Amino acid sequence: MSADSSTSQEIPNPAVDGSELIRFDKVVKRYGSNVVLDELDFSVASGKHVTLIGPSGSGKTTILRLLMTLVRPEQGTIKVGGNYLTHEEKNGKLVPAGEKHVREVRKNIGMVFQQFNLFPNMKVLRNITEAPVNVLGLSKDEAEQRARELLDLVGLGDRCDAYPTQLSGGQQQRVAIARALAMRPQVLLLDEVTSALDPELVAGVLDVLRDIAHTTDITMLCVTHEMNFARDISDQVLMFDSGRVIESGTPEKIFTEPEHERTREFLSAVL
Ligand SMILES: Nc1ncnc2c1ncn2[C@@H]1O[C@H](COP(=O)(O)OP(=O)(O)OP(=O)(O)O)[C@@H](O)[C@H]1O
Repeated sequence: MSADSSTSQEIPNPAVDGSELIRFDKVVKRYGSNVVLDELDFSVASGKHVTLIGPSGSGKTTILRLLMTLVRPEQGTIKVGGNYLTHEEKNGKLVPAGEKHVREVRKNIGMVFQQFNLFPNMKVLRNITEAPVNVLGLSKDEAEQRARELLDLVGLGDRCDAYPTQLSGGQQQRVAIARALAMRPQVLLLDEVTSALDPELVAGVLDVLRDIAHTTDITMLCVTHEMNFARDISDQVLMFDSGRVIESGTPEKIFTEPEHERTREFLSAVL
């Protein structure tokens, strides 16, 4: 660990104990000798929309991948909804979490990826109903009703019977958003969800997400290079650099009065 690892803990973070949905405690993630996250502490309060910004390679996506348990940390703990994701308690001791425990905690988390990741051989409706039926045990009728409501929400109520390849990238990403929401997760993770889209399709996807952010109480943790979108939807923006939160605050504060030199440099390069 670097000698000044305590600095990340001094960053004020509005998430308060009791209402926090996500908590990282001293999380270390390394790839070989590359220390991507260095004793990272951060939390996200229930119902808030938090955006991670920062230079390429600073570890933003790694945080989302840890939450999806696509990768595991070398040290530290992660909690979601008060339950350990990384560990489970057995006989009063914390031990590394087993698959069954991880699956249970992860039900609370939905993710939308850069590359949509829809099932190409399934029609749109089935893409959305598959997990609610198989994982949550919903009946086919219940799952289809939920899927149709969500397709209406993302403006694709008339495309239930299309295959993903018959849709534009923007439409596919809106299906992916509906699919994530169909699991009724407590938190929605958004990983640069517009970066694979043609420019003219970006606005439609961001409008849907703005709508969801403003009309639902879902917690959102978002990695984006779309600074206007971050400004619009975020309650809190976290500026990342080298796996640390170096500055956090409201979008107004971060975008108009950044305190940290690295934040100013980053924003002047991207705005
Ligand atoms: N599977 C992997 N194997 C090895 N190194 C990896 C792997 N995934 C990520 N990394 C490294 O971890 C670091 C952080 O990557 P991450 O994708 O989290 O950054 P990021 O801030 O999201 O960047 P970007 O904005 O470019 O997406 C980078 O140095 C990256 O090369």
